[in-house]
Amino acid sequence: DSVFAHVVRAPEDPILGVTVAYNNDSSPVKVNLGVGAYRTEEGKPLVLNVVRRAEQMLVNDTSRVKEYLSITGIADFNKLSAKLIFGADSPAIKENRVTTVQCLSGTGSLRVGAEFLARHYHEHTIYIPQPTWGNHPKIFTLAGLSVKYYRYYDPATRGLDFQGLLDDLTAAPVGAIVLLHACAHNPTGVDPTIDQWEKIRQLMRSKGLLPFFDSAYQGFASGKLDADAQSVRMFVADGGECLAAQSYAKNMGLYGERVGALSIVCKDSDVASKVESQLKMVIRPMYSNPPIHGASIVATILKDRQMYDEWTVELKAMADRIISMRQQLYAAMQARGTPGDWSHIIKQIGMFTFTGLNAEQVSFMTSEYHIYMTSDGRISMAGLSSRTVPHLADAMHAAIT
Ligand SMILES: Cc1[nH+]cc(COP(=O)(O)O)c(CN[C@@H](CCC(=O)O)C(=O)O)c1O
Repeated sequence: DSVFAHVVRAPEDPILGVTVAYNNDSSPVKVNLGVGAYRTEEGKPLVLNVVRRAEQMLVNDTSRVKEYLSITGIADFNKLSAKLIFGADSPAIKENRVTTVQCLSGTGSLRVGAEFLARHYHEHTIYIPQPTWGNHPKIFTLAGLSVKYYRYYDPATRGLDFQGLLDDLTAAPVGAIVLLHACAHNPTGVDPTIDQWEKIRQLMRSKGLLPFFDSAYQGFASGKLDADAQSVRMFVADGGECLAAQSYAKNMGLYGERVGALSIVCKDSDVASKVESQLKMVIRPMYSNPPIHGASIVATILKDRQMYDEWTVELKAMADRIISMRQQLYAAMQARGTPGDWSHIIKQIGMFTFTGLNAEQVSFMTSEYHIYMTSDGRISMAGLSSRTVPHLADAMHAAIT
């Protein structure tokens, strides 16, 4: 019999598996609030107009070829990605202290960064928030880092456990790596205030903790690209070193193109160039070099002022629709008089509402109302429309009462 006969069936992914279950449900009232992917008011995926325009330009440019990219990807894309997150006037960019490599979306950027740290950074402990995106612990563990958690969410206030966060980072070993969601924390939708970020920065710098930013939602939290990068820019402004993983999956709607970038901000340009040479040694045996199409779209948009402006308008429209879903869901809960305080629905930011519903209530909503969401009670607001809000509110009301 097969040499793989011993292989046991793995469980579905807690997030991507929700879509599998949704697709298998034939109910006409089913709603998919699982995967953090934008949907229009009509419940359809969205390809931004500016993306279509960029693709048309690429197709029409017959001089373009399909040659291998370099290991680090499209140089234009890397420079423009660094500018997007660190700011056009970033001192680190001006002093040539940043190395940026094109990676396979946010996940790939995190993995390449983690593999690099496991090989070249002395401290292998990484502190990640409790809770965090479900894939984080697996990415870092498989890269050879040892994962610990820092307190982040306070179920009682449905807000930030700021003191717990400070206490846990204070107790961390000197030099430990700390994963920070740049904005729009997944799954809680709770972000530190600017003042709290400053206190986190001071504490981390005083202990030599190494910041590793995960920026998967720049522009989705506030609808403004610069505002959503403020946490990252505070750390870079102090002259210290950090890593930043970027994804264009959500803010440019390039989910399946797998477009992202890893940047490492170093003390000086000589170190940055040596770091880049070692990043190439991580990437080459992993996937050799990145895909050309998605990054070409991003570079086309970011380098053209008018297309960049058009992108910001479409991005704001997506962020605004999500905010309007928050307001409609909150109003629907109020209208039903559902017991409890539901104001976190409008206070939380980014794509997700961390409802506070438990796994049992979630499974009730799935079986009785065909609502598909992750078992931790997170719902992707982008999966809602004015048409489906009442159905979700009915399901939540029934689950609570
Ligand atoms: C915080 C965070 N970081 C990185 C990523 C990676 O995204 P990508 O650029 O596609 O590799 C995601 C996507 N997480 C949403 C999408 C589905 C997934 O889990 O993946 C989600 O949590 O639904 C994040 O939420």
